Amino acid sequence: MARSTPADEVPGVPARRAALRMLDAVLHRGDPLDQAAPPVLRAIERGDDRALALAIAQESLRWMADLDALIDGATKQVLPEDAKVRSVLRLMLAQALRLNLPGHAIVATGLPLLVGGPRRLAHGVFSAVTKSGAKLPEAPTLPPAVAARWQVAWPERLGAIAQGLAEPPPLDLTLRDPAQTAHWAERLGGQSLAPGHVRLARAGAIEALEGFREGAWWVQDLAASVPARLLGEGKGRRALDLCAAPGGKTLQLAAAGWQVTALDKSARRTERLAENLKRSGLTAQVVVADALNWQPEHPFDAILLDAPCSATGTCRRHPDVLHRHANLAELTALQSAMLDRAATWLAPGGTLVYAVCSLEREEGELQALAFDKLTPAPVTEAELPDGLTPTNGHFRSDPGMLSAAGGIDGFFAARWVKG
Ligand SMILES: C[S@@+](CC[C@H](N)C(=O)[O-])C[C@H]1O[C@@H](n2cnc3c(N)ncnc32)[C@H](O)[C@@H]1O
Repeated sequence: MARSTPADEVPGVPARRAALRMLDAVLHRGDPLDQAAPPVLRAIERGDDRALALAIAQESLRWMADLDALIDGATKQVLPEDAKVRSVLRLMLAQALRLNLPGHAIVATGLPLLVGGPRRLAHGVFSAVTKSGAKLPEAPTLPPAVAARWQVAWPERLGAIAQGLAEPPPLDLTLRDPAQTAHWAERLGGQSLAPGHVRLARAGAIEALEGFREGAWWVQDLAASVPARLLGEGKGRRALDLCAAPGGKTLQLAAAGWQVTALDKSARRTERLAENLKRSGLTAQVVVADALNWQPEHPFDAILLDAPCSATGTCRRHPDVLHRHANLAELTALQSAMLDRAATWLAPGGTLVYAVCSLEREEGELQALAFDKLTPAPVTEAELPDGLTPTNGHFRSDPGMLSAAGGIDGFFAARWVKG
């Protein structure tokens, strides 16, 4: 339902108000931006205004520590962390310093968000920062809690990871038919970094791209396409995609000839999985169930466990993950319980791949180290996209890798076989 806006409202204010609501939902309610955005954006009529609102929220979250430093440098008294004026200033400065929008438009659309509030203060701080010629650093400063964790986990990669976060990522597509890679790379004007992969520099409306309607491809970061690649061709054998929705990996497995059972606990997310299957013309048996109490009717030749995790590896496209507080102890307990159950569902000779889109070693490397129910089957360089190499027999990527080609999400995958 469209939210009514005052008839005399300055054009552009609804997009900024939406950005403010999204920021509030992420920072003060702990919601994922993916969840907060759709209801807020539905109220905005024009597609370009919706895209602008999202970009403002994302850039504010990506550069928040640096925007806050500029705000604090221009105020006599430190504004409370949860003050509305601080959030409005974050949005205004993100528009000036990241989206290069003109100052007068930013002021005209930003100050109405503070009706009855400290508008003069906001105007003064915004003018002081922009007139001083202040710039953002080359790479975003990570929020202190994240920086402290990754300094321990990735002491040598931290600078590259932060640099990899500086820009929103390009758009990666996975093709239904990898034999058509050169064809689709040319048709869409993209670059391919692996068979069945095409990277586009700028997205625009995804639905308008050639091949979307007939399901010739689906959106999937290059890193996220690796775990299913590690299972190879299915040749009609049975695969279980455990934690499958919204289904990027289900589509890959079905396209690679696996007879797929796709299980997920979320009915809402499995609806999207079913839509994605329909669009691509691929098939899978879709099961809505909790992996912790479901029992299969038969063993599987392959299981892909794409476990729920902190999702910190997706921070380039989802900078909100940097500001939410994942309960790592709870998540790692869930992941290892799922791994243990999955191991019992494999047929002899079957393969298990465990994957997480996380930069937390507890969810990746340490989880694999602790798992001893199956025999490790090391990942080889030939199985990975060009420019990536296995680490201790596992696949590990981070946002600082493949930087010349546009980067890659942080991901971890390990593989075992049942002897
Ligand atoms: C990382 S996402 C999966 C992404 C998906 N594999 C893809 O490629 O599109 C993790 C999924 O785990 C599901 N999940 C979380 N807890 C679960 C449980 N106990 N049983 C089954 N699915 C669960 C969530 O609903 C979510 O869809």
